[in-house]
Amino acid sequence: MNVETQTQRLRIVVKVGTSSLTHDTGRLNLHNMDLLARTLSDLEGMGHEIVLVSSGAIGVGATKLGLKERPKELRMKQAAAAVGQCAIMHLYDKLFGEYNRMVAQILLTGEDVDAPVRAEHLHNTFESLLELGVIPVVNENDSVSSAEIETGKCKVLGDNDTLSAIVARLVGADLLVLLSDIDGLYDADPHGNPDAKLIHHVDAVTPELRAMAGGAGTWRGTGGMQTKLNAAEIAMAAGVDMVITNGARVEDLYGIVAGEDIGTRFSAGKRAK
Ligand SMILES: Nc1ncnc2c1ncn2[C@@H]1O[C@H](COP(=O)(O)OP(=O)(O)O)[C@@H](O)[C@H]1O
Ligand SMILES: N[C@@H](CCC(=O)OP(=O)(O)O)C(=O)O
Repeated sequence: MNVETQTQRLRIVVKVGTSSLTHDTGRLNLHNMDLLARTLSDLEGMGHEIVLVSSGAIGVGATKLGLKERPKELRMKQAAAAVGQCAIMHLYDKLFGEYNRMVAQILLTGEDVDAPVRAEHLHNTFESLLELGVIPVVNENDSVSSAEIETGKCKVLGDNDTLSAIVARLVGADLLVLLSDIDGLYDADPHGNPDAKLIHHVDAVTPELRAMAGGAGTWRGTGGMQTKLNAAEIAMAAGVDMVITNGARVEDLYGIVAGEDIGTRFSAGKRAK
């Protein structure tokens, strides 16, 4: 039996944050995006099924519009997201196309995953796309759903760490990988604590672990480690392993998929899927 036939084929959700998709200037990090498209296309070629959850709409839109900073006003955020989402998908379509892969855009609101009928349609759409060999690219429908955040009318997503875990649960993924601007979860935020140590394995999200997790590291990030722990809880409860790793080393995805000790792995253990 050759290596190819021995390899377990996994359904993998990969989430990439704004800080991995852009430079500090706010402009798209073309090198990283190309590497991401190439690596995910290759993993798909190895027989894995891939769903990409991509942030970046607001940040990229704000830069494209020439705004001096990330907008604070809701309507400007929503306008920026509408511009940025379009730019990001255009580039993904182009980059994945170079590697002979097709992408599809799925934009979600809280209502879409909460309402059973909508969730079922969504599930069927994901299944069909994966069956067709298409790589779905998911983001929150920021131009619509930020309104929910203000009115509080329905369950809010608000950050893509949580969204990616909900998507992983919805598609019955085997693995969720969060590509961040840092190597994983440390016992304190390394930006203020140079002696902080990387935690390699987590079996349960405890209050002690929560106390170690701080907020976002840069103006481009949302949520920091707090939202990643929320995601871990959702993923683990659904029987999905989750890994946090550095988006600057996209090729580490090969090792993570092979079960190597990279980043921080949250093991779902025996919890049934
Ligand atoms: N305990 C911790 N371990 C690692 N990073 C932490 C911790 N607490 C807070 N952080 C911050 O979380 C940031 C990563 O999250 P975030 O800013 O949302 O970026 P991204 O969207 O790229 O994941 C890190 O840059 C770091 O400053
Ligand atoms: N949906 C938003 C991103 C929300 C978010 O969680 O951002 P990030 O911390 O960069 O993953 C956007 O596309 O700008």
